[in-house]
Amino acid sequence: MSAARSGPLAVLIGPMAAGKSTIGRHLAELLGVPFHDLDDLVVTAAGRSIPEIFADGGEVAFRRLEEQTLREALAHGSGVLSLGGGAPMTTGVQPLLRTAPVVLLEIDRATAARRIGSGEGRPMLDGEDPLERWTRLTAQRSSTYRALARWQIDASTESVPGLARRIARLLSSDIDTPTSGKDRP
Ligand SMILES: Nc1ncnc2c1ncn2[C@@H]1O[C@H](COP(=O)(O)OP(=O)(O)OP(=O)(O)O)[C@@H](O)[C@H]1O
Ligand SMILES: O=C(O)C1=C[C@@H](O)[C@@H](O)[C@H](O)C1
Ligand SMILES: [Mg+2]
Repeated sequence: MSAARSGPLAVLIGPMAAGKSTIGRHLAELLGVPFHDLDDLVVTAAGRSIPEIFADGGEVAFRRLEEQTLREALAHGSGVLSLGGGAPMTTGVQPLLRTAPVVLLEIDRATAARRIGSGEGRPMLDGEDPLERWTRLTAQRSSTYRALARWQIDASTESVPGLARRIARLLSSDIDTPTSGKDRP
């Protein structure tokens, strides 16, 4: 693989429960590179769980910490980095992602329904109808996700190993031919 690009080889984004963490870990294993999950990095930095961070300082405190942690991970990290669902929506984050190898994982509502359950552990889904909240948030975020993504993948039906292999192929074609891939908006 080329050593020309610094920072992560792949940055996975997408709605909650799309498989960013699971597929990201698998992809990193496949490529033999480190894996980092932004939510885990934030929890380690804060010394508190995500629900605790939200309970103490609200979404504003979480987003501030998330942006700061992401800046460090993009500047000093390597391998595969999976983001939380809301990270790309922070204004200060978007310019950082424009030059990164961003892979968007998308799922449909039926797949989300099977995966999110009661929404426990996901403060953005707190309330009476977590699936309705997931649907609304995903609709609000989709155009930003797509504008930032170099590749867009339907992650609803294929297996985790199959998706990891597909992403690995996309990355290697991009590394071999750096000018290929989706044009940026
Ligand atoms: N392709 C897949 N096939 C079957 N199950 C999957 C697939 N991808 C993910 N899952 C399952 O869906 C659930 C959510 O996956 P995961 O936690 O990786 O999503 P995420 O995008 O990281 O979510 P979050 O935004 O909450 O961090 C997990 O239980 C995972 O095992
Ligand atoms: O979609 C979101 O806004 C979030 C997704 C999770 O991964 C966590 O980053 C947090 O619960 C917020
Ligand atoms: Mg995750």
